Amino acid sequence: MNVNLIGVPINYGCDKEGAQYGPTKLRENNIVEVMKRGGHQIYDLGDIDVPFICQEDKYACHEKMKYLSPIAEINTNLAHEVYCSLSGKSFPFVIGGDHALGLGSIAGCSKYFKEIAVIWVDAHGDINSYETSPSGNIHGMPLAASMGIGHPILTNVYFEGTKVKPENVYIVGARDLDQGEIELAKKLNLNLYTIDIVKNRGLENVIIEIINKIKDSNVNGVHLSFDIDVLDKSIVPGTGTAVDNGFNVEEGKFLFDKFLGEGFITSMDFVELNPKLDVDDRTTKVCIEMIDHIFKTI
Ligand SMILES: NC(=[NH2+])NCCC[C@H](N)C(=O)O
Ligand SMILES: [Mn+2]
Ligand SMILES: [Mn+2]
Repeated sequence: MNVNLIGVPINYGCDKEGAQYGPTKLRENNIVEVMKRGGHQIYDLGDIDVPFICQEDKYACHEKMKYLSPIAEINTNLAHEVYCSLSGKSFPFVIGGDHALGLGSIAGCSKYFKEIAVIWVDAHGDINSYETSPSGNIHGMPLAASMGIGHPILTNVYFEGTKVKPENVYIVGARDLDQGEIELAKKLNLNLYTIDIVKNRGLENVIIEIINKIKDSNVNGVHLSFDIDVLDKSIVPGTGTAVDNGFNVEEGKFLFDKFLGEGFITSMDFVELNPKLDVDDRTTKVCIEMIDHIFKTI
């Protein structure tokens, strides 16, 4: 398979020092060589440009959203790179950076495919809008914006309108949802598989249900967005919003086995590594181990 590796060294979405070093850290740890072990042709397209913005200017564009304008700009460029990758028959593998980049990835996929599904594997829902966000951090909003909910500057990134229909969104592993997110999930009747549901019903059963639902829907592209904080806090100290009661490494790998083994995933994000918060590179090592597994499975 041809794979385009795309780095997005962004921390404006989480407003925490360190997440912007994710792509460099992964490259220093030979991500390209690791990806090649799966027998793929890897094209490292380098990093999307992230302009420097002063801390004092973070609310320049909107009083309730930090770095709105640069985040929209970066995501527009990312979206086009994802779209061009798909057009050139390459699998886009996007590394972060914080999860605000999900907006651009999804927009790029959405332009290429007639109809898409999104599998969002995360301790969080990332379905806030500026009205519900407790933090003003845009990495808590990309999935809502992709469904057409939120500020027009976000919902209209790359092209005007909704990128993915709510019925085609699957959230897996959530265990830290804000009040507004819980209400939105109910209102939209989202396919929300919280960690409690996963643990009650079993990871395999939940994954099989999602696969069947996707196969029964009329989508022709499936984007898998993986936020490493879905893993337990004890395994990933190097991420900005770690939450306990998460998956272990084996469960993470199992999830990739099932979804990637199905052969329907057409693009991926791998986000929220923060090397500055890491302890003895433990989180980087877990990331590399997961990425090794992904490309041996895909
Ligand atoms: N991609 C993430 N790690 N998102 C964390 C979001 C945390 C919180 N729900 C917020 O909106 O600020
Ligand atoms: Mn996230
Ligand atoms: Mn998260």
